[in-house]
Amino acid sequence: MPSRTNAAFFPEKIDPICHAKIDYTVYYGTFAHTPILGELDILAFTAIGVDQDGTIDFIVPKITDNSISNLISITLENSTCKNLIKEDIKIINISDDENKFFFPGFIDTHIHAPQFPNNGIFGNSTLLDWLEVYTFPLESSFTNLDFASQIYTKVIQRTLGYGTTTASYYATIHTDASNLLADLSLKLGQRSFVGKVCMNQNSPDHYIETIEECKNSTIQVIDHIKERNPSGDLINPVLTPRFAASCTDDLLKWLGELRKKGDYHCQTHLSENHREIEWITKMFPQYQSYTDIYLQNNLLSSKTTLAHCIHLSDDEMNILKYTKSGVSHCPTSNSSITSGEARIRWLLENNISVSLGTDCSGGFTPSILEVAKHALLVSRHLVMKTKDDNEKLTSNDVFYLATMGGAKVLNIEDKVGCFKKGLKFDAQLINLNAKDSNIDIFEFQNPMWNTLPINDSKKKFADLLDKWLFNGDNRNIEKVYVNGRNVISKV
Ligand SMILES: Nc1nc2[nH]cnc2c(=O)[nH]1
Ligand SMILES: [Zn+2]
Repeated sequence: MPSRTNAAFFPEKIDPICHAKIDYTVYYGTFAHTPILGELDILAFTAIGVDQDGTIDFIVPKITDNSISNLISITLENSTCKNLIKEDIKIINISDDENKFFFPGFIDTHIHAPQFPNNGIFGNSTLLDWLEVYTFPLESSFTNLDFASQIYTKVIQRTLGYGTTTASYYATIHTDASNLLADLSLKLGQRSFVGKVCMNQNSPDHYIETIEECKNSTIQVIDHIKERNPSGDLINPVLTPRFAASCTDDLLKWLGELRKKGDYHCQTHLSENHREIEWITKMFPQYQSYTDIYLQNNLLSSKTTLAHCIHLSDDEMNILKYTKSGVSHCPTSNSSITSGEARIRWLLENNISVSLGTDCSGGFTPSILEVAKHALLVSRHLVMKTKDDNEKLTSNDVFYLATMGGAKVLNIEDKVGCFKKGLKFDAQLINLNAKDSNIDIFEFQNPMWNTLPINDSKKKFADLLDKWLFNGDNRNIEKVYVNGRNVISKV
């Protein structure tokens, strides 16, 4: 198939779904979120007003009169929009169904978009042979833009359908295909960080760049993304040295200088696999540790995401702490390609920001809900070894990692992660009783919002959230919103 240039995909300026104005919308019903690690906050009988830019304009809880006229007068009283009139207000009331609620959109802080066709295909491999056998051959085919368009469209639609409203993507080394991933994300309305992968050593001959090629393609992709979305309200570039092994010292140094100059986001892999660590520390003997390679090259900051971080020493953990670098915990991948069990409680107790990553296709699932479940289970495997119960992650911990934790790691907690005035409305409408739902809820388990004391209902509802975590899936997602815009609608 002939490969086309990116311009051929969007000959005229694309009209991204995110840019048209939306209705001023008031959502009324139950909202659940975890703004603080380990703490579930349930907002019942609550109205959230979302303005025409998708920003949460007000939150009013405890409204028992849910008539349209009452919700409209509450909106007019609480809205900060000057010229709002009642005719412009759209009301979405989900309170009639006690199994429906809004939850913040999931944030996947580490996903390889081009590896998507390989989800589930990893055999008995471990990291270094997995890269050679499965990964590099697939990624190298992204010179073909028709192929790239097909895969990238699917990745975005699929992850949005699983409630991922923000994704931090690794693309490939190819400029055009990386630009295309950014364009498609903008077009389909997913908030994203798009990283053109940098690799100028230890890579196959047909899938490698020279340092000059890498510098040029990195700048071209940054420029493209900035040109497409100058405000950065939906897509942003992210510097992406694949991992230390793929980059020469010169390239890492150049990337670090660029990062500082442009205050860019950065993402890479760190301390994933014992053989990888041994190989890299031998390759870079002038550094104290794997983490020190990134530190000395100015790649670590509060806008840096480090995937895996499984086998860190105390000194390395302290480097993350003092540089405020964030961690993407990828338990599905770490189990599948047998990399190990990251010590998440230890990182959290040292004030390191932690989030979740699917790491497709090291991980086999595009669902952050499933990764959250795996994070909880892997923490219990750790306890079976260490006998330290404190390592256990609770469901509220993993809900936090899946939402607010992701926002913190990506440095966008002023935009998304929970329901708060001034943040963007990035949310999922969950229906625990959706058609074909895998969750069985019996009458006595309903929260009975209208009959029980509120705290009893909240307790029952918290149990239902656990059922969602362990038995739910994308069939329970009815709608997904990014920047207040409805990007997925199943009903
Ligand atoms: N999990 C994972 N680890 C890596 N280390 C270097 N490249 C990769 C990759 O594609 N996936
Ligand atoms: Zn990865």
